[in-house]
Amino acid sequence: MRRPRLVSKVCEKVSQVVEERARAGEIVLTLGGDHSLGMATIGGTIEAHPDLCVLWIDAHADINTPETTDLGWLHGMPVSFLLGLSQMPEYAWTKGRLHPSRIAYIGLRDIEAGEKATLKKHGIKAFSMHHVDKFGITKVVEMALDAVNPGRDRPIHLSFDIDALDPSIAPSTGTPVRGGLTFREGRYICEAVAETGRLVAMDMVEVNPSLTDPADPISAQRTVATACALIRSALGENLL
Ligand SMILES: NC(=[NH2+])NCCC[C@H](N)C(=O)O
Ligand SMILES: [Mn+2]
Repeated sequence: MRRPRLVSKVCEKVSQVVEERARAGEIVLTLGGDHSLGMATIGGTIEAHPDLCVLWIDAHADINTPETTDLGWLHGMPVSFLLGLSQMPEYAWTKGRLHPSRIAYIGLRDIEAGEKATLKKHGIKAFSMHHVDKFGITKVVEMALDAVNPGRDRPIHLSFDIDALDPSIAPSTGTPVRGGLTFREGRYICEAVAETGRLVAMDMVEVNPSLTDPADPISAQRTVATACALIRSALGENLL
């Protein structure tokens, strides 16, 4: 495991602040930073909104446990902590409150064998890029919401990893994977969530402007501009 104590300390603090702001009735926006933050933000939001559901938009499932991880990076594990599948003394503060039926993924295309088994075992709704190609983004978002929020009455936490998008649109990120969502598909997800009127929290993570491609000097700017557009859409900006 890489830097487990530091990540735990940061996440525990972030979690407390998110919980406080969510309890005050605010929409909580967290900018990251790596996706280990998801255990903090969702862990905090669910304390304030126990009937919370989560849309996790990502190229990766981030559901490794300390036992299944190859490289030990904690940004590949937050969902396992949220579901209570990972336990470590440093992470005793994570309460594992999220039920597997309350999270759905969109955008997956780089999943390890152990993660696949975990998704299957817990019956977690996951829409890969194959599903986006097959059904179109409109249908995929509808199916994801039908799974976790059938009455559209539950508060929604949108955890958006910028690497869900194709690296041509969002190159400045640590673990890019080709074959991702288009800009419009990413934005459509955010618009559809805004339309429900149930957004209570959003994460925009894995935006790393220090990863600039020397052959593409505005790659960082492009990534940041994309992230900002997604956030504006989720918060209700309309095209018309
Ligand atoms: N949030 C992310 N970018 N996660 C990437 C995870 C990559 C890989 N599956 C791992 O566990 O290390
Ligand atoms: Mn992620």
